[in-house]
Amino acid sequence: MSEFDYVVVGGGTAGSVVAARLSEDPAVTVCLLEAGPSDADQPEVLALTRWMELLESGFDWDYLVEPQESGNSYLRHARAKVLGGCSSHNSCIAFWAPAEDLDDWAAMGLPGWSAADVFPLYRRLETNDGPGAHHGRSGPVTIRSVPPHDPTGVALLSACEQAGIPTTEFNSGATVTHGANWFQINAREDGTRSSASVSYLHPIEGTRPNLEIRTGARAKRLLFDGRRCTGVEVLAPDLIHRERITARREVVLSSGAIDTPKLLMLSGIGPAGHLREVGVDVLVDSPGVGANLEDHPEGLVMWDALQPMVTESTQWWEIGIFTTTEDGLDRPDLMFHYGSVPFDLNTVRYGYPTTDNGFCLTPNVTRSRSRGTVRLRTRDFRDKPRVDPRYFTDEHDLRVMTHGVKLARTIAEQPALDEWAGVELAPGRDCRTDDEIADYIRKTHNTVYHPACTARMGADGDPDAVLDARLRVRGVDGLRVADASVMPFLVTVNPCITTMAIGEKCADLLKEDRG
Ligand SMILES: Cc1cc2nc3c(=O)[nH]c(=O)nc-3n(C[C@H](O)[C@H](O)[C@H](O)COP(=O)(O)OP(=O)(O)OC[C@H]3O[C@@H](n4cnc5c(N)ncnc54)[C@H](O)[C@@H]3O)c2cc1C
Repeated sequence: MSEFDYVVVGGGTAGSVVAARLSEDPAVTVCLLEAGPSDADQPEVLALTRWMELLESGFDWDYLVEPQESGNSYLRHARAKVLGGCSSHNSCIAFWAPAEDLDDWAAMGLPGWSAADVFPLYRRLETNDGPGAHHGRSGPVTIRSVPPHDPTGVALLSACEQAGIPTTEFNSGATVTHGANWFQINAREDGTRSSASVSYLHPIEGTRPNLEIRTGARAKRLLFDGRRCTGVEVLAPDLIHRERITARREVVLSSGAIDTPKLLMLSGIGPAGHLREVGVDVLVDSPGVGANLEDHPEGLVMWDALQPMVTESTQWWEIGIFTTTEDGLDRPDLMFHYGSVPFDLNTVRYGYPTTDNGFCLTPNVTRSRSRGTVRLRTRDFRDKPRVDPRYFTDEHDLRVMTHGVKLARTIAEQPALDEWAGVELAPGRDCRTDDEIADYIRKTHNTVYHPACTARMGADGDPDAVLDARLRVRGVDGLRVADASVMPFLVTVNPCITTMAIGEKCADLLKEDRG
């Protein structure tokens, strides 16, 4: 069959949720198209401890960024090409977004997206072992608190206390502006990631005649009859022929913050000038498509360890630290991840020493002000898009990150880490002044891999609003977007659980509009 009520393009974090929830109604037919393979028989995908092996692997679309005027031109954006999308690749750090972020979304003219609207979606999707009546106890996604087994991590939290950063509960419902703790992760007790596919698709696969999951199905473009989206053109498994998959009701685009704007632009929806430049006929002039690319840039401070580091871990990045770099903020503007492993992906090329036995603190700018773009390289769907995050083009981001490098050193200098922190390998103690630190950051920074906002929702009259508050693509009928690209601005914390909540919301909206 190639005709369905709904066609979901991208079986990733949000797309898996949309397809699973829509197909709960046996009267509705759904086709989920995923370019990558199934994750079901892939141990390196399912075992959360192995997530770093997937970087630049065959499961990664692996987008090298465009040359950066102020940032790292060698940075590669990992984007998973496998069922479950980036939730099948990521480190499964699980956060509810701060209420302040969501309330700001709603205040931007987006009814239905306040904390009061979205928190119930978090509750619905999770089975959380954390304390509190606000948590869900029966949802598909297992979220659990990392056990405090890593002695370096225990020492780090003591060092944070000594540096004035208290141990504070995460996901308590209250925003942590200044505090540290073991993360919560979406993973099962046996170490299997509780990705969108594991949580939503595996339990129902083969049990719903009304749901067809097609892996290895790469969408080339969307199909339109006038301004009505009628389906998707897909590359056949022989990589030569085309197939048309028809949607009687709606198409939902869930290909992620890089491939969703790419597919919109290939289909004629995007900034008219750019589309003409690459020879795509313009269906809708929508300047916000591929604009407003937002991310969490990440720096690195790495130490040689004085004792052997752990050899077992849930996912090697088990602790988070939040703080503010100026007074009066209601959300943290600086976050750190603690890694019990070396992470020299971006430092070796500049000659910084590395180690097999070390640990890291990676400061990231949680409310980055630099904005980038995703643009078509050519009108051929095979060509990787131009991803230009324009990192550190706003001075704010460099100031916050510089503060982060210094604070990481302050934490490592506390007595609690005396028995762990050896030589600082990167940037190294002779990198001292703000200018030297800034130069190091610009050259070697990474990303927390959180690109978003490239097809963002916005109020009527907002020229960059690709979508309305019901996730409908403005200017056409029968087409919605559900993935990280819809965010009006990137949430302050790790966004995967929020992206799943966007999938839940989209399914609700489609059900409501079906009547
Ligand atoms: C290495 C890494 C670590 C991360 N760690 C964390 C973390 O610990 N915690 C956290 O909260 N967030 C983390 N993130 C971010 C988070 O995982 C993502 O923000 C989120 O999963 C994005 O979901 P999405 O639905 O927008 O896109 P995706 O999950 O990427 O889904 C898009 C899907 O569409 C498919 N697709 C793309 N193009 C096509 C096409 N043409 N045809 C058909 N299918 C297509 C892709 O293959 C993919 O499966 C991490 C991300 C990465 C890459």
